[in-house]
This record gives sequence, structure tokens and C-alpha cells, in this order.
Amino acid sequence: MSAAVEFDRVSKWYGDTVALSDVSFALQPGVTGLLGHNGAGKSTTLSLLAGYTDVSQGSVRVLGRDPRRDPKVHEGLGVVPDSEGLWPFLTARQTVTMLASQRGVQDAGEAATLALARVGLSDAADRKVQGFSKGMRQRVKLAQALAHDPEVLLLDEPLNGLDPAQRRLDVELVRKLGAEGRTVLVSSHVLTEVERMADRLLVVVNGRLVAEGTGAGIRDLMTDRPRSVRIDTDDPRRLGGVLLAEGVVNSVELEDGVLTVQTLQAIRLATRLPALATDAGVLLRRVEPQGEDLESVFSALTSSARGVGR
Ligand SMILES: Nc1ncnc2c1ncn2[C@@H]1O[C@H](COP(=O)(O)OP(=O)(O)OP(=O)(O)O)[C@@H](O)[C@H]1O
Repeated sequence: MSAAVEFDRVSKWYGDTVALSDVSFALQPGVTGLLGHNGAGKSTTLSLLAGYTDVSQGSVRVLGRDPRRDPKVHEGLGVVPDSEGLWPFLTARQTVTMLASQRGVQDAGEAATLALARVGLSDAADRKVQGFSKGMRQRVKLAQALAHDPEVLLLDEPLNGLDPAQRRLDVELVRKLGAEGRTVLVSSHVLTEVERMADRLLVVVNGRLVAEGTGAGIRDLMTDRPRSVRIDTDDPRRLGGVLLAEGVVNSVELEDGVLTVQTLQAIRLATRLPALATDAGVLLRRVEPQGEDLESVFSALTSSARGVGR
């Protein structure tokens, strides 16, 4: 059986900007996460799959069809775009019913009722969207995407702007949609968030697919990279010497009384550090891994996986 979603050697450029460069992947049923920093190419990937824009090179297939040229693809495809795109003067029910009937759903009203219930919006179904919180508007978009019971779902940063309780509910909902056998692609720039929704991740950096695998596999790629850790202590010179002698760090630096160490064994350092400090009679005030933001993880992944990006 061919995959529900296929991206084959796809490149996309806007004028001089290369948004995607030679990206290939295929998606099977279940949830796949598309992880990347801002501007990495996530929305472009989803727009190409939704048929909103055309490839510059390569080919895209959704349910065996070209989403840019074959409108029938939308019978099996639901999209939650990053943009707002809701009319404030319509109720949630009108909004969802309208799109469902455009997609040829026979009883669009009933489909809207079911979809709104699914996303937890039954009570607010007849209120105008203009009074809705960001989280509620996200849910309306999700209900719109679900009303025609699509086999493929594309969700662009669906958790953006939600509070923690809403996030939990939406993570659960996305997982359920995948467990029902739908092919779901969900984008995010937050690893911890996307790995809660998805069993498999695609990592894009500067328009290139640099890694794919499980959340644990992607984390493993990250653990081998050199890390820098800032240690605030009452005796940085002594602690630096101890850590070097112990072989848990590769180099130490002392600046303004603060110790910064480089290590390739971050986990070992973290587990050994408290005992080593105690044995040396040194007080630890604060330990802070540096550059643990996604950006630095991505640049480490890019250089280790495929050379530099664009
Ligand atoms: N319509 C457009 N015209 C020109 N450049 C664009 C356009 N859309 C995207 N780009 C550029 O293509 C690159 C990829 O953008 P894209 O929106 O796909 O990234 P993203 O990963 O979704 O980022 P974000 O999370 O910020 O939305 C960026 O450099 C962006 O500035």
C-alpha cells in the first residue's frame, strides 16, 4: 500500500529564499511530528501538502493525488492552518457547518455538531467566534478540519497560544486521532511538546530534513554533542580541577568567578557532580546547561547529520 502522504525530493523557493531543499519523506497512519525552529520550513511543508502553494521542484502526493491540482484530495484531507482565518461574526456551528457543506458532507449540520463535541466546544457552539479565546478558536479550526472525517490531517502548531490545561486536552485529542488510524502531521518548534503527540518525528533545519526517528532517537542524537555547562560555586578553581581529574569534562574556563565546563558526557557529569563537589568540600550554588534551546540543538543536528544548511 502506498503511503497516505508522500514528499519526493521537494524543493520550494520564494524568490531568493530557499524554504525547502530536496526534502523526501512518506507518512503512514499515526501521528508524525514536524519539528523545526521558526522559519525552518514547517508551514511551507504543510502548505504544499494542503495544495495552497506549488512545489518549485519534486512531487507531493496526498492520498495518491496531487493536492495542488486535484480538488478531490480535500474529501480526505483536513487542515488546521497557523493563520487565524475565522470570520468573527459567525458562530462556531456556522463556521464548521459552512466548510463541511463546501466539502460535500451530506448532513453538514450534524457533522458540525459531532465535530464540535469532539473538540469540547458543544456548550459554545452557538456563540460568535469573536468572543472566543485563542484556545477556543484553535478548537473551532480543528472541528472544521475534522467535520468531514478526513483520513489525513495537517496541523500547523496547534498548541500555540494555549494554556497548559488546553494543551493537555489537545495533545490527547491529537493522539486519539492518530490511534484511529488517521495519518496526522503536526508541526511544532518545541521538542517536548511534539514528542508527546507523535511517535515519529521529522526534524527540519533551514529547509532541510536533518533527522527522523522516535523522540528518544532524536534525543540520543543530541546527547552525544558537546555541551557547555555553567557552574556557580564558592571555589571554581578547585571544582574545575576535580572535574578535569575525574575525566567528566573536556575543558574548563573561569571568568568573573564563574566556572564554565565543556563536556561530551552531560549525563555522567550531572550524576557525578553533586558527590564530587561534596567530596571536595565545594559549595554548588547553581548549575546551568548552556545553549539548550532548540536553535542550538538544531544547529548541532545539522552539522552532525548533513553538513551545514542553506
Ligand atoms: N510567502 C512567502 N514569501 C517569501 N518567503 C517566504 C514565504 N513563506 C515562507 N517564506 C520563507 O521561507 C522560509 C520557511 O518559512 P516557513 O513559514 O515555512 O517556516 P516555519 O518553520 O513554518 O516557521 P514559523 O514557525 O515561523 O512559521 C522562511 O525563511 C520564510 O521567511
